[in-house]
Amino acid sequence: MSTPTRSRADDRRRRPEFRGTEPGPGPDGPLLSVRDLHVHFRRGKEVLRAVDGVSFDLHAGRALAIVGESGSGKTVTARSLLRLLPRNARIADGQVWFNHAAGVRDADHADPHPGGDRPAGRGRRDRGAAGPRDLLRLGEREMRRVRGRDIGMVFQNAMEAMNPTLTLERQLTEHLLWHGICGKAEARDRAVRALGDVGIPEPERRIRTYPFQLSGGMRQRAMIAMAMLTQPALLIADEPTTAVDVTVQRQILDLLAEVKNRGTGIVMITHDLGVARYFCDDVVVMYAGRVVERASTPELLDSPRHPYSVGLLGSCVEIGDRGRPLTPIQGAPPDLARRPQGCAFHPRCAQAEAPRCLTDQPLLPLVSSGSGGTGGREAACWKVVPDA
Ligand SMILES: Nc1ncnc2c1ncn2[C@@H]1O[C@H](COP(=O)(O)OP(=O)(O)OP(=O)(O)O)[C@@H](O)[C@H]1O
Repeated sequence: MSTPTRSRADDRRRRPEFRGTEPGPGPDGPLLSVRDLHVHFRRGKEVLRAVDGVSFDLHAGRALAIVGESGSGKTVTARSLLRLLPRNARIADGQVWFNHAAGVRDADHADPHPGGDRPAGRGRRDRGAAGPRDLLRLGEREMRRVRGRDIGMVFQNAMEAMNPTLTLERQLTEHLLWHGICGKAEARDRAVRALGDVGIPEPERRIRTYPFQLSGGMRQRAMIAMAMLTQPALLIADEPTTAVDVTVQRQILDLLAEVKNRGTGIVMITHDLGVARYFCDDVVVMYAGRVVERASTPELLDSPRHPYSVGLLGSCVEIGDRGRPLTPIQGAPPDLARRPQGCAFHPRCAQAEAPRCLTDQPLLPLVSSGSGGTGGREAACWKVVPDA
């Protein structure tokens, strides 16, 4: 099928409107507001639009799941928030407002090191003083401070995130020292406490081990301990439980739930809808680099509105689904360098109707006022009729 050319002006006209809260300053605004994010990869002469106008909000103390088939742009979206992208990627447009004030809890305002064992200049007090900051426009030096200090990261495979040649003690204490959280004298004690907090037995002994000497589950815990050392306001977790067995998965989710209850906002990338149901408050469904539906978790998982969300739920197993037939979504996602005109899902959608679904990109209108933290329920489909 030939691909119609699109002008930049066309793109702008068709961009979905997002009805989230404005990223205003102060503790009541969202902790994170992603607006109209576009990320492109170069493939020879082609441009692959991996993320194509993504917007969402996250409030402190809530968890947002980003779900979708493989290649839908979940990881690229998450990594863009921290500007940790491959060299051939380019953030073409958008804003990522990080409102650290919204994530600062009372305890954070107290200096935890009154004895003075704390290097000047890089501690908590200099964080986020100016209200929301657009992370895409911070200088690289400032961004390095935000990464790992104000925003923690947990990945699918701890071996990727940890240095295999350094003991946990070296990695954890250096993390604290680099971010100026405390001085040398206190760093080891904090690191041991952090390992104990995530349920690693005998932390005094384990801290002397290398990552490869730990089991997969223990390594994931150690990575969470490292991410939480600085009490970040936001945690980005990319498939944190995919590489571990079901029992450890549950333990890790419970651990992350404690982190959330302490006020940290969590963006969780997952293709496991059971994980989203168990852990997350709100869900964003991505298809071909765009958000197609956004709602609170129970609304989305119990009564999806977008035909793609319906298909995704029908093709995944969740605990308790014994006996339910699985219905895979017909066809395959599009090549992101040759996105079909109209709704990108239309070639796979049984409800698609000419001409509109085939020619016009659907917006993301509010379909019901919903109970989610995302400002109501939205679905980008011409066939979804908004609630009266
Ligand atoms: N380094 C890269 N070079 C070119 N294209 C890339 C690169 N990394 C990702 N992409 C493309 O960007 C798109 C989105 O990828 P992404 O990894 O975000 O998908 P995902 O939804 O996280 O998938 P998965 O669940 O498999 O991790 C895919 O089409 C992928 O091919």
